[in-house]
Amino acid sequence: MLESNPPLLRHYEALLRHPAEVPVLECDERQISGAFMEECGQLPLIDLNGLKYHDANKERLACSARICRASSEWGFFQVINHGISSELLLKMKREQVKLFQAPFEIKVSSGLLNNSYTWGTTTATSPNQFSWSEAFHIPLTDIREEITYHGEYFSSLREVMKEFAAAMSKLARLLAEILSENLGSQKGGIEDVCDESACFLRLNRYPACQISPEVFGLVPHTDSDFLTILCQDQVGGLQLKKGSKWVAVKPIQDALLVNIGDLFQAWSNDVYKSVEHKVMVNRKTERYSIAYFLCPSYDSLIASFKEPSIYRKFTFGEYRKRVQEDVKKSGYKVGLQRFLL
Ligand SMILES: O=C(O)CCC(=O)C(=O)O
Ligand SMILES: [Fe+2]
Repeated sequence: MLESNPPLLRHYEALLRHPAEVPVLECDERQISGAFMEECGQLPLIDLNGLKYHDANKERLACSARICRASSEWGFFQVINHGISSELLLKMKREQVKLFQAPFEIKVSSGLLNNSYTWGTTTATSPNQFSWSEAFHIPLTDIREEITYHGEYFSSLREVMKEFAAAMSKLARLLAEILSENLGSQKGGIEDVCDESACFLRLNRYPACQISPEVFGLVPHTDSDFLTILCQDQVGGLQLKKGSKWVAVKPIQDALLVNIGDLFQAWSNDVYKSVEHKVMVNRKTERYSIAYFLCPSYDSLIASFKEPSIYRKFTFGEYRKRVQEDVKKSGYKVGLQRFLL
């Protein structure tokens, strides 16, 4: 049978033998991951049932307040009763597994899903920038349109992914609306900024890794969007930064994980926090996750909702360009700090 795994070990070992001269981070993330790790006891788990009521309803207001508090104190929270059925989550997971089981050659070079496949980290110049994972990074517009599904074999993937993306979009917009209204924004304000054509889904797979915890599944980063919704399996491995500590997120069956991205942090003038997170890989078990990224159009202006503003105004296009330039130059994303006033 043809191998479906990307040649991650070969690539990682080559980086170990020939690390390029790169700027050294303040501390080695791999070392601190063990020393300051805590099991996650209190990451907020929010029941979204309250949101089915109307505007001034007490339960709705309490639920909205929980969402805003978690976004400010943690930058992360899990949600249940989010409106996405367990059947749909299961169907999507099955399609995702089937997709990643395709031979590596097909994934990497057949034009599958408009060449949206990536593996490892092409920009890594040193071992601690390398991610032990493979992913399909798919713009929502591509899902709807006729993209290459490699013949009939993946035709059911398209239908399921369409349904899944629509459900995630609806939830992401609802949460973004609540968060922006809490800052005093007009109803529908965020709707105008967020643009379906800039949003995307990222299907992640983290193969089992015998050299774990030598290597990250996904290197520490913040997300460059408004907010992200993550659907993960039961394997675990995601950790988030709380103060100076890394906290492990314990997966909950059928719950979704929400996190604030850089753009909401800038827009909210640091009221909501875009928090660093990373994925550790498992020695024996592969792990799957899907992230939905809520983004504005590239020419949208991101400005603080109040003065004095911590960050200068920027467009999303400008932000992305800056992040990409930094990563290319140094291997690291600098992010919002570049835009501090
Ligand atoms: O797979 C995960 O748990 C996290 C994925 C993630 O952080 C990302 O795709 O930006
Ligand atoms: Fe992320």
